[in-house]
Order: sequence, then C-alpha cells, then structure tokens
Amino acid sequence: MLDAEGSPLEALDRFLCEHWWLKWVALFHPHALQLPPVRQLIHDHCFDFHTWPIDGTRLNHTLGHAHGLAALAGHTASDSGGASMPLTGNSDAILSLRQQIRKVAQAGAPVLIWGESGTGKELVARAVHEHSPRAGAPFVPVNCGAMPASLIQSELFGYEKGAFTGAARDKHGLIESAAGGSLFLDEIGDLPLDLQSNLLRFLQEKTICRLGGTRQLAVDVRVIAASHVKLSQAVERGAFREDLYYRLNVLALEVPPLRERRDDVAALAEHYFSAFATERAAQVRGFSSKALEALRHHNWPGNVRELVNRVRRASVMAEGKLIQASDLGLSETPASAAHEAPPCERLGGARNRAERTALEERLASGKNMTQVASELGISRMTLYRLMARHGIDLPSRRRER
Ligand SMILES: Nc1ncnc2c1ncn2[C@@H]1O[C@H](COP(=O)(O)OP(=O)(O)OP(=O)(O)O)[C@@H](O)[C@H]1O
Repeated sequence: MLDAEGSPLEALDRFLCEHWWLKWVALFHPHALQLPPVRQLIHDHCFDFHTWPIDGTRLNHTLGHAHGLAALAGHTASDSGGASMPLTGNSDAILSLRQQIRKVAQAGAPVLIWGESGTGKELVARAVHEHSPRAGAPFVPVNCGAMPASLIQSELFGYEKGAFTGAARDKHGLIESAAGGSLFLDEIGDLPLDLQSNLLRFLQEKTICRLGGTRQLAVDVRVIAASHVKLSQAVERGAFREDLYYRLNVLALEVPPLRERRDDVAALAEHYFSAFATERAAQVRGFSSKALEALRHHNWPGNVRELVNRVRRASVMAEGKLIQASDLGLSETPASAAHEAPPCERLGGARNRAERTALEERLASGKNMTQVASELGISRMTLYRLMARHGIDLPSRRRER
C-alpha cells in the first residue's frame, strides 16, 4: 500500500518501475486524485487504488483479487517451465523497456519484439504475457527457426484424423493450446512464406482450420512475435510478407544489446552468481574487482546468454574465493584500455578536452613555463609531457629563459 502524501513522486515512480512485477494497490487522500501526476502514477503502475477513509470490504476484495491473479500468474509460469523472473537491470534502457512492457501488456494487439540474439526477447515476451489480463491462461512458446518447415503447419494449426498417413486422431495445434493466452512466435522471420499467409489469415479472422479439416474454429490468442533480423529488411528482400509485417508491428518493443547497457552487467552477473548457488564451488564468494572490470569492458556479442554461460562456468570452475577474469574466459582489462573502452569514452573525451583547454589558456597568457606549471599545479616535466600528448607546440616566446 502506498501513501503518496509528501513523497517525491519522481522517486516513487522510479521505485515502482524497479518493482514493476508486483501488483500495487494505492491508497490516497481524495484530494491527491486531483493532481495529474498522481493520476498518471496510478494509471502507470497500480492494479487498483483506494481513498481515505478505507472501505474494509472493498479493500479486502481488491487484495483478494490481486493475490489470486498473482498466484495464477506464478502457476502459469512454472507450469510452462519458464522463469517468471523479472528482467534484471536498472539501466535507463531496461527501466524504459519495463515501462513499455507494462503498457503493451494491457493492450490486446499483436506485439513484435526485436533484438539481437540472447538479449532477452523471450523473457520480455513472458513479461508481456504475465502482466496482461491473459496471465491466468497459457503462454505457449514456439521457435519457428528450430522446427522443420514440413512440421510447422500441423504443429501450429493441428490436424484432423486422416489428414495424412499416421494421423490416427484429431490433434490440437499450438495455437489452440494457447487459447485465452499468448502464443510466442520466436524467430518469426524463419516462417516459410505459405505459413505466413496462414498466420495472417488467423490474425485477421481469429479462426483456424486444422490440417485436413474444413471447419473454421474460433480461437482467442494474442500473438507475440520476435525476431533477431529486422523484419522491415526481410520485407524489402521479399522474404517476409509486407501485410503480415504491418499486422504484427502494431506494438513494437526493442531489446537493446548488452554492450549498450553496460550498467546492467554487474547486476546480471551477481544475479546469475546467486542463481547458480547450488552448483558452484563451495569456497567461491563473489567476483574480484578485476573480474567485474573485465565483465564491464567485454563487448558481449552473445549478449545476456553469453554472460549467463560465462558466469555459470566460472562459478563451477573457480579455484579461489573470488572469481577471476580468467575464470570467465576474459582477459584482464589493461588500465589504459579501461579509459579507452566505450563507457568511459565520453568521460575520457571530456577530460582530455578540459585538460587541453586549461593548458592552452595558461600558455596563452605569455607566462614562462615554470609559472604556467605552477599555476596548473603540476611539475614542468609533466607540463612538457602533457603538451606533447596534446600536440601543443612550444612557441619560442614560451620557452624557458
Ligand atoms: N534482463 C535479464 N535479466 C535476467 N536474465 C536475462 C535478461 N535478459 C536475458 N536473460 C537471460 O538470458 C538468456 C537469453 O535470453 P532469451 O532466451 O530471452 O534471449 P532471446 O533474445 O530470446 O534469444 P534468441 O534470439 O537467441 O532466442 C536467458 O537465460 C534469459 O533468462
């Protein structure tokens, strides 16, 4: 329960973004509801809200309802074998992604998730489902890239007895298994063109026809699709139907690569270090600072999946109390490289510019080198070294007399 009286709403908003997977019930004084930011906060984050004085019966009802839905979501996640774990990370990119997921979850339109391999697209799809009104119904993941093209049709749409040799009885397809819930079509770009037409028909008409069948069966399923290739480019190449692309691309979510949200790396590493607690070597207590630095500077071509694998391996193989960079299969970041690497680049660049400006301003004053060095608080040797590094000439008038 929240009482926003006197709370800085921005901090509250951030807190709620970070704890987005909980179902919040707000309690306000009636006059607070006049404030647009409070109304926005309720709209963005709350399952329900109440005003003083509390109506016990209504509150009991709300809490029971919220608890019931949360329990259902928990069961669905474990039934489908998936982790109901929230997205780890507090980078601006992840905060904004969580906010978008929460909004998208409430709508009924298809969702298209784009991101490099291993960035967490499936986790995002599960999160959309678990925060949607469909949370109590199944989440059915299908990897279109991993399934032989010849099987996809019958797997997705099912078949009727006698549809082909060996079809001894009617079989529900995966779309029907997801009834009331969400169907996650991973690597949708790999779906053969003829099946793209069938999927488009399903999205338009909300009915399916089993293989070998003639009846149109109504099925209520929300489609969440994901791709690691930009589908707009696949459309240009003629590999993906343009009409299907527009149907799917109503609500688009982009999951950024890990190298663009390095602030999340340490949190993810700690998270998975704890998650592998039962299988790790008993003496291992955590990461050395050099290991954390190496993690931060690695470029993560395999994104979060690569991080999970490296941390898992290191947790098992580490011999000391602390995981070293070598246990993670990474080389230690040399001190100089640490300053050149992308996250420090901007700071390094700003520092360089400030240094050069300070040098040029002092040198322009026409004072001799001893005076300039002393005003800058450095030795004459350091001054010469810095001038050489910045390529600043040594004009004769500045030369030491
Ligand atoms: N923000 C995150 N917090 C915790 N775990 C994450 C996060 N993002 C990804 N993971 C983990 O990284 C692994 C890869 O994630 P996922 O399978 O969702 O990626 P993907 O983008 O769907 O990959 P692909 O395109 O190869 O199917 C999983 O083990 C997932 O749990």
